[in-house]
Amino acid sequence: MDRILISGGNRLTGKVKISAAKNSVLPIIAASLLCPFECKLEGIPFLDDVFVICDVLRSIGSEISLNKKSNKIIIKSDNISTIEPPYELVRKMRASFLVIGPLLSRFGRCRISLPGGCNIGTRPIDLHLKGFSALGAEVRLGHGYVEASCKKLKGAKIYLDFPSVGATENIMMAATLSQGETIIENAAEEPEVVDLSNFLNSMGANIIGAGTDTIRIEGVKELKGTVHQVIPDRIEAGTYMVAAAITQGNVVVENIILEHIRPVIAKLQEAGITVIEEQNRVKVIAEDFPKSVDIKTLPYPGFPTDMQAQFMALMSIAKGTSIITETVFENRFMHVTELKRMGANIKIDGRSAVVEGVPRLTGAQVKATDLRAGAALVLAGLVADGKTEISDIHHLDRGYVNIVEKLQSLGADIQRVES
Ligand SMILES: CC(=O)N[C@H]1[C@@H](OP(=O)(O)OP(=O)(O)OC[C@H]2O[C@@H](n3ccc(=O)[nH]c3=O)[C@H](O)[C@@H]2O)O[C@H](CO)[C@@H](O)[C@@H]1O
Ligand SMILES: C=C(OP(=O)(O)O)C(=O)O
Repeated sequence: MDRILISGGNRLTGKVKISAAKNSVLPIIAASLLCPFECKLEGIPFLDDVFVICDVLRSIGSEISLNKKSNKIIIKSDNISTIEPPYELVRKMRASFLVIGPLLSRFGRCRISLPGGCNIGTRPIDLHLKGFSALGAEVRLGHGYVEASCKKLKGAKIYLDFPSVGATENIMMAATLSQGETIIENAAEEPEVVDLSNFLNSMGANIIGAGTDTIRIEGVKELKGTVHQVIPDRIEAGTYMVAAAITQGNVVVENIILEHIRPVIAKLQEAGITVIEEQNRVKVIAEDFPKSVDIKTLPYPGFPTDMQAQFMALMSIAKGTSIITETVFENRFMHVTELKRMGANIKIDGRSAVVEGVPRLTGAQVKATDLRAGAALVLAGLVADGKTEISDIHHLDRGYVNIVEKLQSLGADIQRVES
């Protein structure tokens, strides 16, 4: 298992270019199953999760070519041989469950293993299934599988009890080839939902309202192939912004959509960090320790849960006490124990963590328990005294393109060692 070694203390300076969004590219690759024609995706981040979703599609008959030099993927699904992706692949990644909407919509059937929970929460899929049932599908659960089938999906009004990103995306994809109009109320408003809607519309779907809490989908008979450029990853961007802040650095974060990172910019500014906005980049300059700020994670446009762990690393060296409240996932504080091993002073009180800033963190052997927990430990390691060794870094490979090389280019003393 590979590890990351960091010698903390270097001030980060320079420029870093953000890759395309993992959480956009995964549903978009799944959505390409909605038509038998070629879909070309540009600016693809070649991450482990992307390889997994490609393997899921290949396992049911899609042809996929990846061009790592030009960051492009071409997908053609004209020869789907089964509507049952294998358990061994699906269980590797929760986002695999996003193929059910497109397969149900195009072929009238899909059988897929239940995704199960993960380190950050139980993550049920009841809202996805309620949506499919409302569209007229018969949904059966048994032996660890979900099987959904229908003659033809019919448009319906669907109210989501919580604005789930995955449920909004799965239902939106299922509704594109249905009969009549579907309205999703209390829909997720995340930028990745908008990117998916843009992709589907460029295939010939008729979707309006993505990015608001009400999405209307008028079903169409068929979809065509398309070319699409995936949006930049706002969470990767936020992570490098915190890297600049935590090391009292001066970093230009390039290839971003400012609108998508407003909550992160606002909280950094509140913490006393200078953030200079330019057209598609931000300059983050920190000359002192941050001030403590309180954080509450919320669905977009609130503060993203996927940035909570990284902000906790920043707050662990802040001046004062910060209260970080996680409202989206019920178990997303696994990084606390590891940050405490590095000298952070954090207490968990229900859904909140009380973080009392300390003047310095100390390098230690720690373990990445999930993707963003891993990112938080890298950030803590960048500022800690001495050496930090992070194990279980396969989590980081799910979501950060070349994180070690990008941080090295900013002056960090970081390396990946194979063992
Ligand atoms: C691949 C991807 O895009 N992942 C993102 C997506 O995950 P994902 O789509 O899984 O997250 P959801 O928005 O669905 O989950 C949010 C909350 O809703 C609950 N819920 C969800 C569905 C359901 O049927 N029932 C239910 O109760 C979940 O348990 C969780 O507590 O959005 C999350 C919230 O912004 C992010 O942290 C993830 O990075
Ligand atoms: C939780 C995340 O991803 P996933 O939903 O794929 O587990 C994440 O990107 O932080």
